[in-house]
Amino acid sequence: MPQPRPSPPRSVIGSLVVIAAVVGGTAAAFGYTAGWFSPDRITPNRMVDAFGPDTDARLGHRRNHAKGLCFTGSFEASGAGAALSRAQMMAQGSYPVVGRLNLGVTDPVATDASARVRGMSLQVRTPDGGEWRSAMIDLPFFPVSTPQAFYGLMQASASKDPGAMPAFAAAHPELGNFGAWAKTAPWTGSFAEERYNSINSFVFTDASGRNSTVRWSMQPEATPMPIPHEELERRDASFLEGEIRQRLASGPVRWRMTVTVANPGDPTADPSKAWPEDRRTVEAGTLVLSAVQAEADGPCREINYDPTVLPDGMRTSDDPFPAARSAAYAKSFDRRTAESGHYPRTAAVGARP
Ligand code: HEM
Repeated sequence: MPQPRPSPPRSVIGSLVVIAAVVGGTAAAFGYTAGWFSPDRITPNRMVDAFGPDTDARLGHRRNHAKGLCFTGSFEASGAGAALSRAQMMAQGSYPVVGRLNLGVTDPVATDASARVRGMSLQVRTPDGGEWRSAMIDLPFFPVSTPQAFYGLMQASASKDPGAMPAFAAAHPELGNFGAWAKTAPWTGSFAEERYNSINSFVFTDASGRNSTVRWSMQPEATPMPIPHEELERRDASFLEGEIRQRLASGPVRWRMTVTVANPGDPTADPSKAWPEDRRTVEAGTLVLSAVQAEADGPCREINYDPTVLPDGMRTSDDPFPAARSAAYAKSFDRRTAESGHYPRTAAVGARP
C-alpha cells in the first residue's frame, strides 16, 4: 500500500495560495482589459474597431488619419517657452523634427476634398534624450467631451438606425459647436495655411517646479486663403501633397508654436471647450518644414504619434483623452505594422491621385 504523502508544510501552502492568487488575478486583469467580463466596456481594440472594418485598402495603414505624408525639418526654440517648461526643446536652440501632415479620414485613398479635418503630427528630439510627440488638428476644439462620448459618436455615425445620430446629438449638445464649425469655417487649399491645435491640455513644469496647464497651437506663417469647397472637389484627389511640394520649391514652410496657459477654473479636462481668448500665451519657437516624403518610404511611417510621449518638464493633465488616445494608437500601430506587407514601401498608396 502506498504511503500517504506527507502534508506540505503550512508555509508552502501559503506560497501556493499567493501564487495562485497572483496568477488568477493577472489572468482576470487581462480578461478585464480585453473586455471579456463586461460586454459594454470600451477597450482599446473596440475603440480602434469603431473606426470601421479592416478593408483591404486599410491594411498596413493608420486606422484614423489614414492618409498623410511625412516631413522633416526643425523646431527653432526661441527660449521663451523655458518660462513654462524645463524640457530641453523649450531652451533656445534648433532640434530635429520628423512629422506627418495628414487628413482626418479612415480611408488611406480618400480624396483630399472629402476631409474636413486636417492634422499635423510631430516628433521633436533633443540632445538630452528627451522626446516630444504631438498629433494636432485644425479644429479649434474637439467635437465631444470624453473618450466614451467619442466612441459613442463613432457608433452612432456608423449605425443604420436613422435615429442614432439625432439621439446622440441630443444627448451631447457640445457636438453642435463642431457642426457649426464644419459648416462655416473656410476651407483652404494648403496644409501650410492651417493652424494646428493640441486640443488636449498638458502640464508644463518649469525649472523651479512650478506647474502650468497649457494647450498649444502651430500658427501658420502663410496667410490662409479661403477657397470654395466645390472648387477643391474639382482638384485632383491628392492636391494637398502636390501643393506642399510646389510651395517647398520656393523655400521652407513655417509655423509659430504658441503655448496658451489656463487660468484657474478653466476647463482643462474637457477638450470640447475652448478657453477664453485673453489667456496668457508664450511664443515658444518656429517649426520649420524643409522637405516632404511619401509616407510609404518616409521616416514617419513607423512612428506612433502617441501624445503621452513627453519629455521631462511636460506631462499629461486631468484631460482623459491622451491616455485613451495612447491605448488606441498603440493598437492601431500593432495592427498596421503586423500588416506592413499590404502596404508596399515603394508604392505611395496614400498619395495615389
Ligand atoms: C479617444 C479619442 C481618440 C481616439 C480613439 C483616436 C484614435 C486614433 C487612431 C487609432 C489613430 C491612428 C494612430 C496610428 O496608427 O499611429 C489616430 C491618429 C491621429 N489622431 Fe486621434 N484619436 C482620438 C483623439 C484625437 C484627438 C483629440 C486629436 C486631436 C488633437 C487627434 C488627432 C489625431 C491625429 C493628428 C492623428 C494622426 C497621427 C499620425 O500622424 O500618426 N485624435 N487617432
